[in-house]
Amino acid sequence: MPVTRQTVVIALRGLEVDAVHGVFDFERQEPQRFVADVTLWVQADGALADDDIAGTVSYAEIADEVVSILQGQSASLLETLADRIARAAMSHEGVEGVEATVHKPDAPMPHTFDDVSVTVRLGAVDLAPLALTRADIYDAGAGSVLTGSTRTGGAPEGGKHGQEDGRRAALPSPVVVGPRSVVIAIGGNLGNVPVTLASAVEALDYVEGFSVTDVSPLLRTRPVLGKGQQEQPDYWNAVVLGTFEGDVSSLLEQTERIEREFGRERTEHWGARTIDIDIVQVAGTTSSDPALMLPHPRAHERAFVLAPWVLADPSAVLEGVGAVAELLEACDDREGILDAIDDWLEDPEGIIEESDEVLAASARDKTDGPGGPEGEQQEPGARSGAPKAGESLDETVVRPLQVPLPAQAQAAGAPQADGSSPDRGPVRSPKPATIRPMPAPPVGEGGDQAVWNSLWARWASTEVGEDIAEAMGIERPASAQPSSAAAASGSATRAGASAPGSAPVPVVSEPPAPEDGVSAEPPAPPSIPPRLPGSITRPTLAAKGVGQPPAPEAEAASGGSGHRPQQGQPPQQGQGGQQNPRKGGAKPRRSKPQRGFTGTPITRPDGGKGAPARPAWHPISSVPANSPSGRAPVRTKARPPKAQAAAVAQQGKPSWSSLFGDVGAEENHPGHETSTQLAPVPREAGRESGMSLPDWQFPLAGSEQVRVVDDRSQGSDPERGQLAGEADQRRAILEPNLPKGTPIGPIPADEATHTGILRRVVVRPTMTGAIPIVKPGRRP
Ligand SMILES: Nc1ncnc2c1ncn2[C@@H]1O[C@H](COP(=O)(O)OP(=O)(O)OP(=O)(O)O)[C@@H](O)[C@H]1O
Ligand SMILES: Nc1nc2c(c(=O)[nH]1)N=C(CO)CN2
Repeated sequence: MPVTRQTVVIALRGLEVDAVHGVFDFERQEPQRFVADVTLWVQADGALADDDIAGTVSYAEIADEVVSILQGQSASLLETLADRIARAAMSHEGVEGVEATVHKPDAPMPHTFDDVSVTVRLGAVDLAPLALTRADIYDAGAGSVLTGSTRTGGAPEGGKHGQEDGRRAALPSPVVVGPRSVVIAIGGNLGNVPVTLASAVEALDYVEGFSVTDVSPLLRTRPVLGKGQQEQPDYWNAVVLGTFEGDVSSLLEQTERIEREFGRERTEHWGARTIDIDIVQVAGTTSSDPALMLPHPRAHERAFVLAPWVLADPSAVLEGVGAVAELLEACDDREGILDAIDDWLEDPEGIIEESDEVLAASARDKTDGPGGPEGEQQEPGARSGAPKAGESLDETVVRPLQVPLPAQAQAAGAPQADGSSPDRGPVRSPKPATIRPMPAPPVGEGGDQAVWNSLWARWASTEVGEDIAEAMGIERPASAQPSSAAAASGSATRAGASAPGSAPVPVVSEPPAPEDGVSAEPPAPPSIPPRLPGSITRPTLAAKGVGQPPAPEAEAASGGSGHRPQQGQPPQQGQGGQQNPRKGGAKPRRSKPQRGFTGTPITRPDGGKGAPARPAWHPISSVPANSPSGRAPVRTKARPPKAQAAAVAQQGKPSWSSLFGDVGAEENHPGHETSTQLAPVPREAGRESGMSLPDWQFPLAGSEQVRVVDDRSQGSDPERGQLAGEADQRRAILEPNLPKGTPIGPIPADEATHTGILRRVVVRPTMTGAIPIVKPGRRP
């Protein structure tokens, strides 16, 4: 289990000395009471095992020094005293951060007061003791050891959520930057994390100054825990790439606000969380401010950050450190990658369940198979099923994912396209020996290797993979070349990528010097209570097979049979020709072949180029109006041929219409293809459902279209889940049927979120995304 850092927090409190400091002459004559509190953050990696004072800092020595400073040269200011103490403490070996507070409880003031104190912080103070309760400090837990005493601190700022800000460092200094690339890592392991993260991506795109440009696949990862830390559920991790312009500290404020909105609580260092958002890198910008360290100080050693990052950007470079692909190879937690989902943003709801099933099926396959693939034996003590919460890397028996590899299927004996069973086991490694810089599968057997194999195969069979290969200077296996079965599609975003070592730092402009004090006014945090991710649902049409045309790729992959699995109707064995755990063991969440790692080759009907096989993130502004999820990958979805479209229509493809107007008769008639080119309509026209909608002051003079999703159609709430069939569900979306008493009219500012979510009604822009209310400061 990787323990990357061990920090000792030493807290010395209430050290009292009578001394002569102050601005008044009489204070220099008459001693008065001064009380010092000192907290030290001491790096003690590996040193504690010896039970030797040499491995840490003696608080007795610190106490002596504090006393002699306070009894020494007179100072006018408490600041000077605190600074002297902090500097003295910092000079001890291993001390990385100090917080020194000097109290003057009897200060000469003609008022009744309890105390006056001044605090100076130096170095890496990554906890904020002033704001900590005793429990906070002790709970800082794994990797941290607290000695000495402490006192109960004041209320943490932003105290609405109890301790959630308790560990928050001081506010970062303002650092205003011009437009530049930003990498943000997101993850979590409590609740339905894929749903939370999908909403968080959306919320991030609404952050002032920040625009999402791409989102990585979602990886299921084993928790990286500190020593002695209690078990936790698996994490889900992804990386968001974007551009940012403005005050970086306000970006942090906003990411922390989003964390709070999605129920993040900070009670334990590296504790389980609904969501964690780390700013990994702001191109061309470094910061040693403990409140905002840039690049993120631990990103370089975390596969759960680097792996999704390299998948989103194969030529990524962690500035000042190195190529992400290379760093990834050295990560201890690399073998903790359990599963990966490519187009997760489209339908995050069922991902956990499906992943559980996939992993369980994989484990079963391994156990049931004739000695396992290639005679592989079950590991002693191997367990089947989804990973247990908190399994540590070294304890966990690897669960192979027998994911057929499209490009290497034949060579490796994976199931054949005709549905026949493989006579050999799963592909060991699709990588030829010449592939070095590619994040190589871990040596040995196991699920992680299979995951990496499938990742590689997934990418290698696409033009994106070509770009990866090119970017990494690797020779691709002949079997991985895009073929008719794995047709290529181009990715503008990846074109021109260079080798990792020489990849240009994506600085958009020269890093301006930080301008202290120059900060954009941060948008006020929303005053609505945080909502748990569970309450933020969206209709999962895709999950119900609604509106998902049998993409031509699927047709091709399934031999053109035209059969499309529906929810609750497992695909027939051999369909698609592959024994894929995702297909055989797990309920198919959807039939789209671009779902990651299904082993289905990515094809485009025209075999043409120009669209990446992997759905890329598209800002809402580019989402077609008829996208069920509101964020269909515009470039990746080929329109179904006409014949299929008709079949699709019969299955009840939803047709989106603007509730603000008649956007074209065909829009409102199921059975007709919807157009993505909706005409702008006046707001008052065509409210077919006859109901009023919340007035968000959409500037409908433009081409904005809005659809309203009533998410009561989801979930177990008695009010919800009433809608039996697809048509009903479709109607629920078109006619939100707002419950009696739903406030109608302008949304009070304090009820508006910045994520476009109001109570249970989700309003999504489908054409331009320029809904001013969700973007503070951007109202036209
Ligand atoms: N680059 C950064 N991104 C996000 N937070 C940062 C960064 N640098 C410093 N911080 C500070 O770290 C503090 C603690 O963050 P948090 O509680 O999310 O840590 P964590 O996620 O549990 O641990 P880790 O930082 O190891 O991922 C935040 O309050 C923030 O001020
Ligand atoms: N797998 C995984 N492990 C973790 C993660 C994480 O995001 N993923 N985050 C942590 C603290 O930030 C601690 N451990």
